[in-house]
Amino acid sequence: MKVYEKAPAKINLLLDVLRKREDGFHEVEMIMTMVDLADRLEMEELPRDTIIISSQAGYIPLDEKNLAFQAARLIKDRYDVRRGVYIHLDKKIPVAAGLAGGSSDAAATLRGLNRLWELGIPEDELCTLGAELGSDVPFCVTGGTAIARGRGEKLERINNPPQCWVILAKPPINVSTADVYGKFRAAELKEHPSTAAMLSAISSGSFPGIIANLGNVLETVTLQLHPEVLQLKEIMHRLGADGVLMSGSGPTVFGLVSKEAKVSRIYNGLRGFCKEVYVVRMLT
Ligand SMILES: C[C@@](CO)(OP(=O)(O)O)[C@H](O)COP(=O)(O)OP(=O)(O)OC[C@H]1O[C@@H](n2ccc(N)nc2=O)[C@H](O)[C@@H]1O
Ligand SMILES: Nc1ncnc2c1ncn2[C@@H]1O[C@H](COP(=O)(O)OP(=O)(O)O)[C@@H](O)[C@H]1O
Repeated sequence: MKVYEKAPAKINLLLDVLRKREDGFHEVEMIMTMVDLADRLEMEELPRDTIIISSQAGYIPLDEKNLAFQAARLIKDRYDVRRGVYIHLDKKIPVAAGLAGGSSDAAATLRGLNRLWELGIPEDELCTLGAELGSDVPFCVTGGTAIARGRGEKLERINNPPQCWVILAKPPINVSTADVYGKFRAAELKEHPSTAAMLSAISSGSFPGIIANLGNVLETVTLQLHPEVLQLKEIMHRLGADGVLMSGSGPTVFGLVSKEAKVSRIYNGLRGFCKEVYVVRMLT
Protein backbone atom coordinates (compact mmCIF):
# COMPACT_ATOMS: atom_id res chain seq x y z
CA MET A 1 0.00 0.00 0.00
CA LYS A 2 1.09 3.59 -0.69
CA VAL A 3 0.07 6.94 0.81
CA TYR A 4 0.79 10.44 -0.45
CA GLU A 5 1.13 13.64 1.58
CA LYS A 6 1.79 17.25 0.67
CA ALA A 7 4.24 19.19 2.86
CA PRO A 8 3.65 22.93 2.36
CA ALA A 9 6.04 25.75 3.25
CA LYS A 10 5.20 28.21 6.02
CA ILE A 11 5.76 31.92 6.36
CA ASN A 12 5.84 33.94 9.60
CA LEU A 13 3.61 37.02 9.28
CA LEU A 14 4.86 38.03 12.70
CA LEU A 15 7.76 36.72 14.77
CA ASP A 16 8.50 38.13 18.21
CA VAL A 17 11.02 36.77 20.70
CA LEU A 18 10.10 37.43 24.31
CA ARG A 19 13.12 36.04 26.17
CA LYS A 20 15.79 33.37 26.28
CA ARG A 21 14.82 30.38 28.42
CA GLU A 22 16.91 28.33 30.80
CA ASP A 23 16.82 25.35 28.36
CA GLY A 24 18.55 27.49 25.69
CA PHE A 25 15.44 27.90 23.54
CA HIS A 26 13.68 31.24 23.10
CA GLU A 27 10.13 32.01 24.15
CA VAL A 28 8.41 33.22 20.99
CA GLU A 29 5.13 34.63 19.77
CA MET A 30 4.61 33.94 16.06
CA ILE A 31 1.75 34.16 13.60
CA MET A 32 2.25 31.55 10.92
CA THR A 33 0.42 30.47 7.80
CA MET A 34 1.00 28.02 4.95
CA VAL A 35 1.60 28.81 1.27
CA ASP A 36 1.07 26.59 -1.75
CA LEU A 37 4.71 25.77 -2.39
CA ALA A 38 4.96 22.17 -1.24
CA ASP A 39 7.18 19.08 -1.14
CA ARG A 40 5.38 15.86 -2.06
CA LEU A 41 5.94 12.65 -0.12
CA GLU A 42 5.20 9.13 -1.24
CA MET A 43 5.27 6.46 1.49
CA GLU A 44 5.20 2.77 0.66
CA GLU A 45 5.13 -0.23 2.97
CA LEU A 46 8.29 -2.41 2.78
CA PRO A 47 8.45 -6.13 3.57
CA ARG A 48 11.56 -5.56 5.78
CA ASP A 49 11.64 -3.58 9.07
CA THR A 50 13.69 -0.65 7.77
CA ILE A 51 13.39 3.02 6.76
CA ILE A 52 14.64 4.07 3.32
CA ILE A 53 14.58 7.67 2.11
CA SER A 54 15.12 8.83 -1.45
CA SER A 55 14.82 12.22 -3.11
CA GLN A 56 15.48 13.88 -6.44
CA ALA A 57 17.24 16.66 -4.46
CA GLY A 58 20.96 16.05 -4.26
CA TYR A 59 21.50 18.57 -1.45
CA ILE A 60 19.68 17.05 1.55
CA PRO A 61 20.79 14.17 3.78
CA LEU A 62 19.03 10.86 3.09
CA ASP A 63 20.14 9.09 6.29
CA GLU A 64 19.12 9.54 9.93
CA LYS A 65 19.85 13.28 9.61
CA ASN A 66 16.78 13.65 7.39
CA LEU A 67 13.80 14.91 9.39
CA ALA A 68 11.43 12.54 7.54
CA PHE A 69 13.66 9.62 8.60
CA GLN A 70 13.62 10.89 12.21
CA ALA A 71 9.82 11.19 12.11
CA ALA A 72 9.44 7.62 10.80
CA ARG A 73 11.84 6.25 13.44
CA LEU A 74 10.04 8.15 16.21
CA ILE A 75 6.59 6.85 15.28
CA LYS A 76 7.92 3.28 14.88
CA ASP A 77 9.64 3.36 18.28
CA ARG A 78 6.78 5.04 20.15
CA TYR A 79 4.02 2.78 18.75
CA ASP A 80 6.16 -0.34 18.49
CA VAL A 81 5.62 -0.70 14.75
CA ARG A 82 7.79 -3.49 13.35
CA ARG A 83 7.20 -2.69 9.71
CA GLY A 84 9.30 -0.95 7.09
CA VAL A 85 8.70 2.07 4.89
CA TYR A 86 10.16 3.57 1.74
CA ILE A 87 9.72 7.37 1.64
CA HIS A 88 10.33 9.38 -1.50
CA LEU A 89 10.68 13.15 -1.04
CA ASP A 90 9.97 15.28 -4.05
CA LYS A 91 11.60 18.51 -2.80
CA LYS A 92 10.23 21.79 -4.07
CA ILE A 93 10.77 23.99 -0.98
CA PRO A 94 14.24 25.57 -0.83
CA VAL A 95 16.37 24.16 2.00
CA ALA A 96 17.48 26.14 5.09
CA ALA A 97 15.39 29.03 3.84
CA GLY A 98 13.17 29.97 6.80
CA LEU A 99 10.26 28.15 5.13
CA ALA A 100 10.30 25.03 7.36
CA GLY A 101 10.76 22.57 4.49
CA GLY A 102 12.36 19.89 6.66
CA SER A 103 9.85 20.42 9.49
CA SER A 104 6.96 20.11 7.03
CA ASP A 105 8.43 16.87 5.63
CA ALA A 106 8.63 15.52 9.19
CA ALA A 107 5.02 16.52 9.86
CA ALA A 108 3.83 14.98 6.57
CA THR A 109 5.66 11.76 7.47
CA LEU A 110 3.88 11.61 10.85
CA ARG A 111 0.48 12.16 9.17
CA GLY A 112 1.23 9.72 6.35
CA LEU A 113 2.54 6.87 8.52
CA ASN A 114 -0.41 7.30 10.88
CA ARG A 115 -2.61 6.50 7.85
CA LEU A 116 -0.34 3.87 6.24
CA TRP A 117 -0.11 1.83 9.43
CA GLU A 118 -3.67 2.65 10.60
CA LEU A 119 -2.41 3.77 14.01
CA GLY A 120 -5.34 6.10 14.77
CA ILE A 121 -3.13 8.65 16.53
CA PRO A 122 -5.13 11.85 17.21
CA GLU A 123 -3.77 15.11 15.78
CA ASP A 124 -2.82 16.59 19.16
CA GLU A 125 -0.70 13.51 19.91
CA LEU A 126 1.00 13.83 16.50
CA CYS A 127 1.81 17.43 17.46
CA THR A 128 3.33 16.32 20.76
CA LEU A 129 5.46 13.77 18.89
CA GLY A 130 6.37 16.44 16.33
CA ALA A 131 7.66 18.78 19.04
CA GLU A 132 10.36 16.18 19.79
CA LEU A 133 11.66 16.68 16.23
CA GLY A 134 11.63 20.49 16.06
CA SER A 135 9.84 23.60 17.29
CA ASP A 136 8.04 24.21 13.96
CA VAL A 137 6.89 20.60 13.42
CA PRO A 138 3.62 20.83 15.48
CA PHE A 139 2.43 23.79 13.38
CA CYS A 140 3.33 21.86 10.22
CA VAL A 141 1.23 18.92 11.48
CA THR A 142 -1.92 21.04 11.78
CA GLY A 143 -1.32 23.67 9.04
CA GLY A 144 -3.80 26.50 8.60
CA THR A 145 -3.06 29.78 10.33
CA ALA A 146 -2.07 29.85 13.98
CA ILE A 147 -0.45 31.78 16.73
CA ALA A 148 2.49 29.81 18.11
CA ARG A 149 3.89 30.36 21.59
CA GLY A 150 6.32 28.59 23.92
CA ARG A 151 9.25 27.63 21.67
CA GLY A 152 6.75 27.41 18.80
CA GLU A 153 4.88 24.25 19.83
CA LYS A 154 1.93 25.81 21.71
CA LEU A 155 -0.63 26.48 19.02
CA GLU A 156 -3.87 28.37 18.87
CA ARG A 157 -5.75 28.18 15.59
CA ILE A 158 -6.93 31.53 14.15
CA ASN A 159 -8.79 32.63 10.99
CA ASN A 160 -6.93 32.57 7.71
CA PRO A 161 -5.83 35.99 6.46
CA PRO A 162 -7.60 37.39 3.39
CA GLN A 163 -6.28 35.81 0.19
CA CYS A 164 -3.39 37.54 -1.57
CA TRP A 165 -0.34 36.78 -3.70
CA VAL A 166 2.87 35.82 -1.93
CA ILE A 167 6.18 36.31 -3.74
CA LEU A 168 9.07 34.39 -2.20
CA ALA A 169 12.67 35.23 -3.00
CA LYS A 170 15.57 33.24 -1.58
CA PRO A 171 19.05 34.72 -1.92
CA PRO A 172 21.84 32.16 -2.49
CA ILE A 173 23.14 32.13 1.10
CA ASN A 174 22.81 29.68 3.97
CA VAL A 175 21.45 30.76 7.31
CA SER A 176 21.50 28.53 10.38
CA THR A 177 18.47 28.96 12.68
CA ALA A 178 20.57 28.05 15.74
CA ASP A 179 23.18 30.66 14.79
CA VAL A 180 20.55 33.41 14.35
CA TYR A 181 18.88 32.67 17.71
CA GLY A 182 22.35 32.42 19.27
CA LYS A 183 23.22 35.94 18.13
CA PHE A 184 19.82 37.43 19.05
CA ARG A 185 19.86 39.79 22.05
CA ALA A 186 16.32 40.34 23.38
CA ALA A 187 17.47 43.07 25.78
CA GLU A 188 18.86 45.19 22.94
CA LEU A 189 15.57 45.21 21.05
CA LYS A 190 14.05 48.68 20.84
CA GLU A 191 10.70 47.72 19.34
CA HIS A 192 8.48 44.65 19.30
CA PRO A 193 5.85 43.96 16.64
CA SER A 194 2.29 43.98 18.00
CA THR A 195 0.81 40.49 18.06
CA ALA A 196 -2.52 41.92 19.27
CA ALA A 197 -2.73 44.36 16.34
CA MET A 198 -1.86 41.61 13.83
CA LEU A 199 -4.47 39.27 15.36
CA SER A 200 -7.09 42.00 15.13
CA ALA A 201 -6.15 42.76 11.47
CA ILE A 202 -6.45 39.06 10.59
CA SER A 203 -9.72 38.54 12.43
CA SER A 204 -11.29 41.57 10.70
CA GLY A 205 -9.87 40.47 7.31
CA SER A 206 -8.01 43.77 6.89
CA PHE A 207 -5.21 43.42 4.29
CA PRO A 208 -3.85 46.95 5.03
CA GLY A 209 -3.89 46.08 8.74
CA ILE A 210 -1.84 42.95 8.09
CA ILE A 211 0.65 44.91 5.96
CA ALA A 212 1.02 47.56 8.69
CA ASN A 213 1.74 44.96 11.37
CA LEU A 214 4.20 42.62 9.62
CA GLY A 215 7.26 42.22 11.84
CA ASN A 216 10.10 39.80 12.55
CA VAL A 217 12.63 40.56 15.29
CA LEU A 218 15.10 37.99 13.88
CA GLU A 219 15.67 40.44 11.01
CA THR A 220 17.86 42.40 13.47
CA VAL A 221 20.36 39.51 13.33
CA THR A 222 20.08 38.11 9.79
CA LEU A 223 20.03 41.50 8.03
CA GLN A 224 23.24 42.47 9.86
CA LEU A 225 24.94 39.18 8.98
CA HIS A 226 23.72 39.25 5.37
CA PRO A 227 23.12 42.77 3.98
CA GLU A 228 21.92 41.18 0.71
CA VAL A 229 18.69 40.19 2.52
CA LEU A 230 18.06 43.85 3.36
CA GLN A 231 18.85 44.76 -0.23
CA LEU A 232 16.34 42.17 -1.46
CA LYS A 233 13.68 43.62 0.87
CA GLU A 234 14.32 47.09 -0.53
CA ILE A 235 14.12 45.85 -4.12
CA MET A 236 10.81 44.08 -3.43
CA HIS A 237 9.40 47.26 -1.87
CA ARG A 238 10.61 49.36 -4.80
CA LEU A 239 9.03 46.95 -7.28
CA GLY A 240 5.67 47.58 -5.61
CA ALA A 241 4.98 44.78 -3.10
CA ASP A 242 2.42 45.99 -0.53
CA GLY A 243 4.35 44.51 2.42
CA VAL A 244 7.74 42.80 2.68
CA LEU A 245 9.23 40.68 5.46
CA MET A 246 11.87 38.02 6.07
CA SER A 247 10.40 34.61 6.93
CA GLY A 248 11.63 32.86 10.10
CA SER A 249 15.39 33.09 10.58
CA GLY A 250 15.76 33.79 6.84
CA PRO A 251 17.13 34.27 4.35
CA THR A 252 13.89 34.04 2.29
CA VAL A 253 12.05 37.32 1.90
CA PHE A 254 8.35 37.35 1.10
CA GLY A 255 6.23 40.09 -0.41
CA LEU A 256 2.45 40.27 -0.03
CA VAL A 257 0.59 41.67 -3.01
CA SER A 258 -3.17 42.19 -3.30
CA LYS A 259 -3.41 43.08 -7.02
CA GLU A 260 -2.65 40.39 -9.58
CA ALA A 261 -1.65 43.06 -12.13
CA LYS A 262 1.47 43.88 -10.04
CA VAL A 263 2.68 40.31 -9.65
CA SER A 264 4.49 39.67 -12.93
CA ARG A 265 6.30 43.02 -12.78
CA ILE A 266 7.62 42.21 -9.30
CA TYR A 267 8.53 38.64 -10.31
CA ASN A 268 10.40 39.77 -13.44
CA GLY A 269 12.16 42.56 -11.57
CA LEU A 270 13.31 40.19 -8.84
CA ARG A 271 14.60 37.57 -11.28
CA GLY A 272 17.34 40.04 -12.24
CA PHE A 273 18.74 39.83 -8.68
CA CYS A 274 17.79 36.40 -7.44
CA LYS A 275 17.53 32.99 -9.15
CA GLU A 276 15.05 31.47 -6.70
CA VAL A 277 11.76 33.39 -6.94
CA TYR A 278 8.32 31.80 -6.49
CA VAL A 279 4.86 33.25 -6.92
CA VAL A 280 2.41 31.42 -4.65
CA ARG A 281 -0.91 31.88 -2.81
CA MET A 282 -1.68 31.48 0.85
CA LEU A 283 -3.28 28.10 1.60
CA THR A 284 -6.76 28.94 2.77
C1 LIG B 1 12.89 30.55 13.31
C2 LIG B 1 11.73 29.64 13.01
C3 LIG B 1 10.44 30.47 12.97
O1 LIG B 1 9.34 29.73 12.51
O2 LIG B 1 11.78 28.97 11.77
P1 LIG B 1 12.90 28.69 10.64
O3 LIG B 1 13.64 29.93 10.30
O4 LIG B 1 13.80 27.62 11.17
O5 LIG B 1 12.10 28.18 9.47
C4 LIG B 1 11.56 28.59 14.17
O6 LIG B 1 11.45 29.24 15.41
C5 LIG B 1 12.66 27.56 14.22
O7 LIG B 1 12.09 26.32 14.40
P2 LIG B 1 12.89 24.93 14.06
O8 LIG B 1 13.64 25.13 12.77
O9 LIG B 1 11.92 23.82 14.15
O10 LIG B 1 13.93 24.95 15.21
P3 LIG B 1 14.49 23.75 16.12
O11 LIG B 1 14.98 22.66 15.23
O12 LIG B 1 13.53 23.41 17.20
O13 LIG B 1 15.72 24.47 16.81
C6 LIG B 1 16.91 24.81 16.12
C7 LIG B 1 17.71 25.70 17.04
O14 LIG B 1 17.14 27.02 17.05
C8 LIG B 1 17.13 27.58 18.35
N1 LIG B 1 15.75 27.87 18.76
C9 LIG B 1 14.69 27.34 18.08
C10 LIG B 1 13.39 27.66 18.45
C11 LIG B 1 13.21 28.54 19.56
N2 LIG B 1 11.98 28.90 19.94
N3 LIG B 1 14.28 29.04 20.22
C12 LIG B 1 15.55 28.73 19.83
O15 LIG B 1 16.50 29.22 20.44
C13 LIG B 1 17.82 26.57 19.26
O16 LIG B 1 19.16 26.93 19.32
C14 LIG B 1 17.70 25.27 18.49
O17 LIG B 1 18.80 24.42 18.75
N1 LIG C 1 13.59 16.55 4.65
C1 LIG C 1 14.45 17.58 4.72
N2 LIG C 1 14.31 18.61 3.87
C2 LIG C 1 15.15 19.67 3.95
N3 LIG C 1 16.17 19.77 4.81
C3 LIG C 1 16.36 18.77 5.68
C4 LIG C 1 15.50 17.64 5.66
N4 LIG C 1 15.91 16.82 6.64
C5 LIG C 1 16.95 17.41 7.24
N5 LIG C 1 17.26 18.57 6.65
C6 LIG C 1 18.33 19.49 7.10
O1 LIG C 1 17.70 20.49 7.90
C7 LIG C 1 18.31 21.76 7.76
C8 LIG C 1 17.24 22.86 7.76
O2 LIG C 1 16.42 22.66 6.67
P1 LIG C 1 14.96 23.34 6.51
O3 LIG C 1 13.96 22.63 7.29
O4 LIG C 1 14.73 23.44 5.04
O5 LIG C 1 15.23 24.79 7.13
P2 LIG C 1 14.27 25.99 7.51
O6 LIG C 1 13.41 25.55 8.66
O7 LIG C 1 15.18 27.12 7.87
O8 LIG C 1 13.47 26.32 6.29
C9 LIG C 1 19.15 21.67 6.49
O9 LIG C 1 20.47 21.90 6.87
C10 LIG C 1 18.97 20.27 5.94
O10 LIG C 1 20.19 19.67 5.58
